[in-house]
Amino acid sequence: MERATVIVAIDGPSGTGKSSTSKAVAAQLGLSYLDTGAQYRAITWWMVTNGIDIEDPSAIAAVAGKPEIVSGTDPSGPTITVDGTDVAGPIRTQEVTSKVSAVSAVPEVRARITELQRSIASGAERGIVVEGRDIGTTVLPDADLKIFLTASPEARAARRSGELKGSDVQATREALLKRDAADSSRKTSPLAKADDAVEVDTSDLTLQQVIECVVTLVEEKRAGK
Ligand SMILES: Nc1ncnc2c1ncn2[C@@H]1O[C@H](COP(=O)(O)OP(=O)(O)OP(=O)(O)O)[C@@H](O)[C@H]1O
Ligand SMILES: Nc1ccn([C@@H]2O[C@H](COP(=O)(O)O)[C@@H](O)[C@H]2O)c(=O)n1
Repeated sequence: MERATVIVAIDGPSGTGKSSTSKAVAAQLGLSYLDTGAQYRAITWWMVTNGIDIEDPSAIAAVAGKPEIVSGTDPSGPTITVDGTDVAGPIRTQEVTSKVSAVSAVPEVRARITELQRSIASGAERGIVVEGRDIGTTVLPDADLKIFLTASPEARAARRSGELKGSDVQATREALLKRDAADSSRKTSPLAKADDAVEVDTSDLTLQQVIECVVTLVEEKRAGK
């Protein structure tokens, strides 16, 4: 018998296709979708906007509870607001991207955002696809299905450079690897593959192939296979 709700955790380094895959899988299967990177970017945007010293973890920790972050989970139009302001654009700036790893490493920030993520996941009536870095290991360790997406640095840099028109592929590659290193080496809840996650190397797969692979894995899980 098919299960009523399904919780899917998709983790992996930057540019492996987590957001594109998760959104499409959720839309196809009628599930909610949560971009947890957007939440860390949103709190980073708030810190920058309010003049908090990003180099000072205790200053970040002291105000981690202040901003109210709200995530809309419709995969056809995910939203993110901070204290009622739409920050979907501002959280994608180079400044936020370069600072987000420092902010997301602060334990008080992670505790706050993890609580929010769990509450959103538990309220998703038909189930949810949650993507990030520590979803399978920490946020939702009992997820029905855990996927860990990987891809070579070259494939990831080429994808990102395609998005950021005119950007240098080598510089993009270095920036991706720097962020991965920071996210993998932090003490609290680092980027890691859960022991029971299915690893999918997307380097030589089209986005459509990755989506089909994940949809099949979810359907098998739902069917109790
Ligand atoms: N299998 C694929 N083949 C080719 N391009 C892809 C593939 N998967 C994703 N892409 C493209 O790569 C870019 C990065 O994908 P996406 O934003 O989904 O990655 P991500 O893992 O969520 O990255 P980040 O963690 O940095 O947010 C997008 O332009 C997307 O369209
Ligand atoms: N579960 C997560 C998700 C993200 N982060 C941090 O946010 C940064 C931005 O993530 P994107 O997916 O939007 O690129 C990422 O580099 C991490 O620092 C996290 O810590 N945990």
